[in-house]
Amino acid sequence: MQAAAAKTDPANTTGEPVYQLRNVGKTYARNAIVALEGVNLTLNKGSFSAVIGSSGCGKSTLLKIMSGLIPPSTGRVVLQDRPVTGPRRDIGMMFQQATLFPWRTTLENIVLPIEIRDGKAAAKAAHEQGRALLELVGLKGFENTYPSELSGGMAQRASICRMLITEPAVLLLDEPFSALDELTRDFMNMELQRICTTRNATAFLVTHSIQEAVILSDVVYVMKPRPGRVAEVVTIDLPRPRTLDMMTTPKFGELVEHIRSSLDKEAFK
Ligand SMILES: Nc1ncnc2c1ncn2[C@@H]1O[C@H](COP(=O)(O)OP(=O)(O)OP(=O)(O)O)[C@@H](O)[C@H]1O
Repeated sequence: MQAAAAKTDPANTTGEPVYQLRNVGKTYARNAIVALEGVNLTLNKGSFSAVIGSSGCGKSTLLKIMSGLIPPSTGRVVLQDRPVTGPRRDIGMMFQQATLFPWRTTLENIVLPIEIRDGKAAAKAAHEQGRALLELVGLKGFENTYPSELSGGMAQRASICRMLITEPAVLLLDEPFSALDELTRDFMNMELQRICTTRNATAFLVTHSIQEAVILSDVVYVMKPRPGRVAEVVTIDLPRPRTLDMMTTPKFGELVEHIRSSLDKEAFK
């Protein structure tokens, strides 16, 4: 079996380290819950990683710490050689819902992070870049469309553009396609892979789907609760580019089963 299980933090591709978490822990003072304990991980340039685990194992807490929204209680988070101490321009985030402003066109939504950061003139100057991104995600011709006229998948494509417009060093993805139907979700995952490959993006995905984690990732972090921790690191050595028909191969099945049984062990404890 190719799933390499390790308690330690592996190098997940040959790229150089971009993002490092060392011994990160989080205890919520209000209820003394140890949401995270001793998390170590390294994201290398151009790698795709996913974290999977049961409800309450600390995935959201981990993502909030990585994005600088909340501080860790212990440990260090370093992105591009600088400690993460708050929200940062070089961190891109994407959520389950597209959260586009209904009164702004698609293009105006995409350049919004630039407008907030650098003002209206800078946002206008970024229109060309926004158009190029829309083309990258297959939304050419939808620049002046309003969000209400976009399908769920199209709206998420637009939010990918909004995330990419500031050229972040790392993409933090919080179940970005879980609100979409299964067919669209599969398709969007392949699109996400294409976009990440084109831009050599470093991505970190939170998901509840083992299949999604395996088909997209170089490394899957399996988390377990009480206290929330990384219990296993599974290297996914399926060839790239990944295709949806790989999901029917024995190797894919083995990797999914391996992760499922690792999660089940905890569930039935
Ligand atoms: N703001 C908070 N204050 C106190 N406890 C919290 C807070 N946020 C999360 N927790 C607790 O920390 C633990 C981890 O929660 P977290 O939301 O990170 O888990 P999760 O893996 O993202 O769950 P889910 O998959 O259900 O979203 C849980 O026990 C939760 O009750």
